[in-house]
Amino acid sequence: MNQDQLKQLVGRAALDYVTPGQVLGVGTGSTVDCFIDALAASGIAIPGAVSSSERSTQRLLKHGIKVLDATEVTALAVYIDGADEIDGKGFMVKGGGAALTREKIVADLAEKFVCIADESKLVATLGKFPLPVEIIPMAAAQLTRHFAKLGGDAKLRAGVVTDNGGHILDVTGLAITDPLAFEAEVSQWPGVVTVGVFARHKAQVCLLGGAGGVKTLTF
Ligand SMILES: O=C[C@H](O)[C@H](O)[C@H](O)COP(=O)(O)O
Repeated sequence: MNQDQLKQLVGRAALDYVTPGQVLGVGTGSTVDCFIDALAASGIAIPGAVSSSERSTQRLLKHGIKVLDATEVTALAVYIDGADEIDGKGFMVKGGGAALTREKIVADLAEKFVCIADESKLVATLGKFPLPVEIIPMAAAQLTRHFAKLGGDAKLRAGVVTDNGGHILDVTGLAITDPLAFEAEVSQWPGVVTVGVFARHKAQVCLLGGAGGVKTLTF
């Protein structure tokens, strides 16, 4: 199976976590696109979804699935999203599609984060994938210096403006051995809107697609 087929496989597998009649949190990315398509084809009736990006909102609406504003719900039972990297504890790097800020907001509303990914995303230590950080543009140079002190090389993602009007730094050269401490530290730097390490909002479940089918990892 190629990577696209694996994404479709885990997208379909995630339907097991959708409860009819319950509002669902929906992430962003090519794997989530497969999930949204599978959800629409399944006929499972949900009252609506809270979306983490304009991209997912458009896809949900195209399928006739109602999109609710995050301010309209007090809690979500489940949030389904992809990842750029996930480790053996359910800690993730996210934001390759620049949607990390809204993703963390929706994940914060949810009791359970279900990550859907192909097996290429499973890593021993986070940091090989360039770490996305949404920032306020005027802080770019200073934040680049802060990352350099940690051994990171931060580059502004050219031509990208997020759904929130922010910019993205992609940071290479990091080995994130303590994701909780790293997230707490970087989140405090002035000008950081959201760091793409999801440690406080880690996955509780990962549906990992590989040659042998879908493996369910629980953390
Ligand atoms: O901003 C994008 C998100 O964090 C995605 O969940 C992540 O980049 C994974 O996307 P994909 O399923 O396309 O690999």
